[in-house]
Parts: sequence; structure tokens; C-alpha cells
Amino acid sequence: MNLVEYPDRDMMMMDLADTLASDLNNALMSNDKVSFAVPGGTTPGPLFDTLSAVRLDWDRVTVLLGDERWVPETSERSNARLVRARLLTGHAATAQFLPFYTDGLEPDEGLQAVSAKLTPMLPLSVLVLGMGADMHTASLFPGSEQLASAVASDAPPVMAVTAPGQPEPRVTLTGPVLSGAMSTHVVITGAAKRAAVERAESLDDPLVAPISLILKTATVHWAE
Ligand SMILES: O=C(O)[C@H](O)[C@@H](O)[C@H](O)[C@H](O)COP(=O)(O)O
Repeated sequence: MNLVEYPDRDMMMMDLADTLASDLNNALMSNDKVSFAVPGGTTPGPLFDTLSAVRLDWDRVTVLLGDERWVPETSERSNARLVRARLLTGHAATAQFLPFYTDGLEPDEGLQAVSAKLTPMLPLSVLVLGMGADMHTASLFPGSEQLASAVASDAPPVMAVTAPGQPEPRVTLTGPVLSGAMSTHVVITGAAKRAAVERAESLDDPLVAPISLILKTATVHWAE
């Protein structure tokens, strides 16, 4: 596993923003349009703040989420709300965005339209993932009823899932999409997640440690 350790979170976010800008620019040199999948949750906000201030051809970048809680964007739980507020602003305001949630539809109904738009964007040009201390990533959770089918090689690109202890249904990019990304980064903080990512590397079993799907190809960025 390629793990980069930083002296503090601010330095990690600044350095990772630089790295992502370079990955996006490299992809933009050889593609008219590029896809950029980002995590939700509480970690990436400062990364988005820094990235949104970077000058690049954002109008040729489609931003999407690795996963979404099936809630309206008015909800504090919405990952799309986080991305619109913290990433799709400043220079990055001109980026395209592919939200997953559709008001009034159940996850399975809403995903048909998303899947049709997502497929031509694959493989993902740049992927950033978070991780939970339970070794979940995106919404691929240990113990989820749909986990085995979501990490299978024949999984559809995006799936509706439920997860133990999660208050709402979720939708998630699936194993083949995550492991097929051209450039993959994981951003985690704290001792518990450091121990968890090292455990995931040794387990090397996506059914127990979903993050292990991508650890052979990803760069893991960690600060205390
Ligand atoms: O919708 C989500 O919650 C995320 O996409 C999820 O996969 C997240 O990256 C991890 O749960 C870590 O979340 P924190 O950054 O809040 O610890």
C-alpha cells in the first residue's frame, strides 16, 4: 500500500489538492472531458475549499460522488449539498455536476437515469475516497445486504444499498467502477483509520474490508 503520512491535516489537504489538480490536468491533456469522483462525509470539506480555488478547465470536468445518502439536498446529510457548497464554487463553479438523488423517486428508480449518464464517463479519470473506521468506503459497508453483489466483477456501475446502522438508504459506485479508476486517492485522518487501513491491507478481502478493493492501486493520504 502506498501510504503518505503528513505532519498535519492542513498540509495534507493542501498537498492532496495540488496532486488532484495535477491528475485532473493530466487527464484534461488527453481527454476532452474528464470525470472526478469525490467522497462525502466530514473529512473532505477543507480539501474541497482548497481545490475550488485552483485554476483549471473545470468546465470540462464532471464532478460526481462516490456515494450519496438518499436525502434531498436541503438535508444536512446530503453529500451533494456538501459538494455544491464547498467544491462547486470559486474557479470550480463552472464544473459539471452529476447528482444521484432525485426528489420523489426511490433509489432504484432514480439510479436508472444516473447509470445512463455515468457509463460514458467510465473509467473514472480521478477518484478520491474516504473510509470509515469499519473499513467501508463509498457506501460499501461490511455487513451490508448488497455488499457481495456491489463488489462483484459484474456489478452495475451504481447500486442502491442499505447499511447496518446507517439512518437512510444509500446509493454507491460499485467495486468495478472504483477499482477501474485511472487515478485513485484515499484521504483519512486519525489513529483509528490508520489502524483500519493497515488492517484492511492485511485482510485483503472486500467482503470484510471493502476499502481493500483499491489499496493495491490507490495512494492513501493520512494525517493524525
Ligand atoms: O457518504 C459518506 O459518508 C461517504 O462517502 C463515506 O464513504 C465517507 O467517506 C466515510 O464514511 C468517512 O466519512 P468521514 O469523512 O465523515 O469520517
